[in-house]
Amino acid sequence: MTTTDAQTQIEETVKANDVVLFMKGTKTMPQCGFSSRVAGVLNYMGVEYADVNVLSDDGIRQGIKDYSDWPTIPQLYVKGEFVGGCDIITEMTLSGELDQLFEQNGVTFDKDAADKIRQANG
Ligand SMILES: N[C@@H](CCC(=O)N[C@@H](CS)C(=O)NCC(=O)O)C(=O)O
Ligand code: FES
Repeated sequence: MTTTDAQTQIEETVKANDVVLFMKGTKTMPQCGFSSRVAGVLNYMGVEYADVNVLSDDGIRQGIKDYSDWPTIPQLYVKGEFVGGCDIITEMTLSGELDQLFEQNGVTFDKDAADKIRQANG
């Protein structure tokens, strides 16, 4: 895929889906611990999201880094905006900021599950 095609495809994907996780592997079969961690949080919280496996396309793997100006995978997007990678999403989950972000953007999730993550990691 050309650089331009990759940027176009990324933009279309993050505009068409409220929540998108660019990751290594898939939401049901992650292939890296960092991706697994973020997918695990979203899965546990019952968030509906699109997963994009960067391992199946080198153009997207590089393109997503250019798109966000962020050097690593995973990358979470909400309503077209880059939110963060594994460290940031973990912090935001524990602080409650991720709940707030989802609430502000009308993204449905299981609040009890989010509270359980915090209780287990408090
Ligand atoms: N500290 C990072 C961890 C993620 C990370 O280091 N990812 C590496 C290894 S999976 C990466 O994407 N390297 C570039 C690549 O593999 O294309 C985070 O918070 O997301
Ligand atoms: S694939 Fe090795 S750390 Fe992610």
